[in-house]
Amino acid sequence: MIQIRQLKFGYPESSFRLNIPELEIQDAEKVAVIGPSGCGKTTLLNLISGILIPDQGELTAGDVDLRTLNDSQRRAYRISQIGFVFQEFELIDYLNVRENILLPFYINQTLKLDESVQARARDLAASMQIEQYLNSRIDQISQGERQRVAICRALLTQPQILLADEPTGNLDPANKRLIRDLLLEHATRTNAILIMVTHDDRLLDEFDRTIDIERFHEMVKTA
Ligand SMILES: Nc1ncnc2c1ncn2[C@@H]1O[C@H](COP(=O)(O)OP(=O)(O)OP(=O)(O)O)[C@@H](O)[C@H]1O
Repeated sequence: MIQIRQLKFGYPESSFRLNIPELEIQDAEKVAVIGPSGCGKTTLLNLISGILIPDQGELTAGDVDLRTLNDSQRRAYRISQIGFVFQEFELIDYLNVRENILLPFYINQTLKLDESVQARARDLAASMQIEQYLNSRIDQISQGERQRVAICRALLTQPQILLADEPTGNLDPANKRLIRDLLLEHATRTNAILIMVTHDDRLLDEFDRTIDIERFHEMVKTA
């Protein structure tokens, strides 16, 4: 479960403030996050993933109290617990599909790339119907297929918390639903929490709950 209480966060040199009195997300819950541009959706995901640190308040994920972690513990938490799918895919063009999926294991020395990980990458690619592209370059596959590569990468470490920041933003309607459904299916199968940001009301129906972040957002007048 993710628990947030009395959380306050602001960026230096910005009047934006996020102020969340209470928010709980249950284990295996599937949540859509909505709200107008600039209200703090990405900021919330970055707080939950430990990329940003709250100024005040409580933030726990399972039995991890994010306030108490030092930098290397926070990094270990991110690697072991979090899968992050970005809107812009964040794939590396000069690597092939397989290498992009395996990227977390290339850049984190704490992760050991062995045959079981290779097999998991192949299984994920098969479940996302991109197995035939494992040796293809990123610029040889479509937008929807690229997003599926990014999802495989996020799932490779078997995260208990899957965060997806407008993962369907650049896709056509059929691919939007496909990507949403693939995320939901994988989160269900692995009992993971899924938190997906979306601007598209037509994608909300399959989630357990929708959270509108606008109610937590304020702009503070500065002198
Ligand atoms: N690194 C930063 N430094 C200062 N201000 C920032 C930074 N990142 C975001 N902001 C500001 O914080 C506010 C919230 O940004 P955030 O990206 O969380 O919004 P969002 O709801 O995800 O927006 P969008 O739907 O456009 O992606 C915005 O006003 C933004 O300009």
